[in-house]
Amino acid sequence: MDISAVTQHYRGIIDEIGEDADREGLLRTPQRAAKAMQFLTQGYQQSVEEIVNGAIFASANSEMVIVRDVELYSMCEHHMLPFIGRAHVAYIPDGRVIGLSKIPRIVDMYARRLQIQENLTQEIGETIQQVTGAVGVAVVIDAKHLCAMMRGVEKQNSSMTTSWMNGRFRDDPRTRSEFLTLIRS
Ligand SMILES: Nc1nc2c(ncn2[C@@H]2O[C@H](COP(=O)(O)OP(=O)(O)OP(=O)(O)O)[C@@H](O)[C@H]2O)c(=O)[nH]1
Ligand SMILES: [Zn+2]
Repeated sequence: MDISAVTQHYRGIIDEIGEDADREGLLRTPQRAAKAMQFLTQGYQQSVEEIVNGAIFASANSEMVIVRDVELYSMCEHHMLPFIGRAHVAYIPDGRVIGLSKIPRIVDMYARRLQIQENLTQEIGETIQQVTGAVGVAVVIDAKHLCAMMRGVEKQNSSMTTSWMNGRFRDDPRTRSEFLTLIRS
C-alpha cells in the first residue's frame, strides 16, 4: 500500500465532508488514517504458507480440537465499516495437528481484508482443511456489524451468526451437535 497516496485521499475526504484539513487537530490525521488502514488491511500482504510457517505436527490424536472465542475485527466490503465478533474453529485431526497460535493468525489474515462475514467464515474453514487435511472442519462466527448499528437500520442488539462445516461435521449430526454444545457452554 502506498501510504502517501492513501494519505492524500484521506485529506481529500476530510475536505469534502466540510472540514478544514489544515486545522491543527487534523494536520496529521490523513497520515494516521492511512497507517490505520494499512494495518486493518494487512491480510492482503500475508499468505497461508508464511503464517503457518511449517507448524504442522504429527499426532495420533483423532479427537475434536476446538479453539473458541477468537476475537476478530474485520471491515465489511459494502461500507468499509467494522464488524466485530468471535470465531470458533474446530477440526478433527487425521494424523496431523496445527500449531495453536496459527488458528487465530489465519482468522486475522482473512479478517484484515474487506469481507462479508459468510466469505470470511468459509475462507477460514477451507484454509484449516487445506493445511491440516482434517477429517472435518467447523467454523462459527458471531459478529456485530457497525454498518447496521451506527447507520442504516441502526439495530444495536442484533448480531449475525455464520457457519461453515465440512467432512465429519457435515455428515455426522452428533459431531456437529457436540461442537455446537461445546462452543455455547
Ligand atoms: N450478508 C451480509 N451482508 C452484509 C455484511 N455486511 C454488510 N452487509 C449488508 O450489505 C447490504 C448492502 O446493501 P445495499 O442496499 O447495497 O447498501 P445500503 O443502501 O447501504 O444498505 P442499508 O445498510 O440497508 O442501508 C446491507 O444489507 C448490509 O447490511 C455481511 O458480512 N454479510
Ligand atoms: Zn456494511
